[in-house]
Parts: sequence; structure tokens; C-alpha cells
Amino acid sequence: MSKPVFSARGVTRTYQTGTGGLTVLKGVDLDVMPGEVVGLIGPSGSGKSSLLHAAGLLEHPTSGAIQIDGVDVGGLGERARTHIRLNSIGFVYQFHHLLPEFDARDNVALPLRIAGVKQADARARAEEVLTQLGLGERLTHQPGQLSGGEQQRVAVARALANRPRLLLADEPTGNLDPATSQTVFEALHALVKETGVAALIATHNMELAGHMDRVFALKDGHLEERPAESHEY
Ligand SMILES: Nc1ncnc2c1ncn2[C@@H]1O[C@H](COP(=O)(O)OP(=O)(O)OP(=O)(O)O)[C@@H](O)[C@H]1O
Repeated sequence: MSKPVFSARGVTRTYQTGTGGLTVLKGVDLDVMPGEVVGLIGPSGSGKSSLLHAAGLLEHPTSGAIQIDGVDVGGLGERARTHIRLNSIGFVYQFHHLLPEFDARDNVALPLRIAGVKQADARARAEEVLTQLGLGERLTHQPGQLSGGEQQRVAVARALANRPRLLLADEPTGNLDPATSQTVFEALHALVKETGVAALIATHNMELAGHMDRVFALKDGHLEERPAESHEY
């Protein structure tokens, strides 16, 4: 039996605001297994991004425990957390944030270079992932020379280039039309299944949620699993 790549226990998050504390996560428990695509739904402001930020070690939860690959990350220093972020976690955002002056291949190679991979190896790996995502003919196109769906597939390739254990996506198809969303999601989904990465994806797109392995709604700070085929809020 495989072990969860991502595990949250009793995770809470309280923001301090001018009018006092705002608790958006009130004790979240969640496991994501290798090769599993887990959806996170819920109305705007329900705390999806807050959970993803904690999962991605971008912020500390107010309380509770997070494990990545069995390692309790709460007690780690910033250096160790950065190492895990660079090597074990891939991020995809609603807006791709690709560097406009770099071509697709170098955008994807960049995180590998930052993680210490040699230029030639980083480019070869970037070519491989871009090709897997159907962009083998677009390697030397700059973002401005790519369609919206292609740009977002480059962002997916960039997130997966360093073979992370955990893929976190925040509205990865949020700015795309329905047909293009479907294409990008299918490419992402296929690569998750092929590589065995664990994926946690926040989305407002119920059509996409319907294609995920499990879906949870954030409601009043807690996760509620939604049965298959009825992924409404
Ligand atoms: N740094 C912060 N300081 C204070 N409040 C915050 C902060 N970050 C988020 N919030 C509040 O926490 C709540 C949850 O925000 P979050 O971004 O996690 O929601 P979300 O479900 O991802 O929303 P959306 O679907 O609109 O992206 C919101 O009400 C937001 O205003």
C-alpha cells in the first residue's frame, strides 16, 4: 500500500485583519496519494488558495501538521523548506507567469537550472516534457507566439519538469475557454497518471472536477468530500 505524498492534519489558518482574526481553515485533514488527482472546490473566498499556499510551503499554517512524502515540514527551517519546494513540488497558477523573453524550452528549463541541473540536461528534460504535452513543435516559441492553451501547457511542463512528487494547481485553466480548458486539463491529467505525481487542483470548473479521482469542497473552513458525479458546491 503506497503512502500519501501530501498529508494534512488539523490544518488551520487565521489571518489577522484590521477587525480581528479571520479563520479560513478550521481543521483540514487530507491525504493525496501518488498518481491521484484531487480536486478542491468551493466559492470564492472559501480558502482554496490558503490551503494550497500551506501545502506548497509558501506559508505556515496557524496550527496543524503537513507532511510531504512522510516528512513533517512544520519543524523544518527555511532552507530545508526551500529545498522541498524546488525539488518536490510543482506549481501551476491561473496566469502562467512565463517569462516573455524566454522561449518555451528555456521557461521550462529555468526551474531545473535553479535546482542545479546543467544547461544541456535541463534543456533536454524540458524538451521531453514539452513533447509529452504536445508542444514538441513549439520549443523555440516565446510565450507571445503561443496560444493561451499552449502557454498554459508550457506552465504545466515547467511545474512537472523537475519530476516533483506533488503538483499544486490554483485554477490552472481559469482564464481559458471551456474547450481549451479541457485540452489543458487532459494533458495535465495524462501526465499525472504517467508520472505518479500527486495532484491537488483548486478549480471553479465543475466539468473538470467531474474528471478528478476525488473532489472536496471547502465549506466553512472544513473539507467535505463530494461523491463522484455530483461535484457541485
Ligand atoms: N493575507 C491575507 N490577509 C487577510 N485575509 C486574507 C489574506 N489572504 C486571504 N485572506 C482572506 O481569506 C479568505 C480565503 O482566501 P483564499 O484566497 O484562500 O480563497 P479562495 O477560495 O482561494 O478564493 P478564490 O476562489 O476567489 O481564489 C478570503 O476571504 C480572503 O479575503
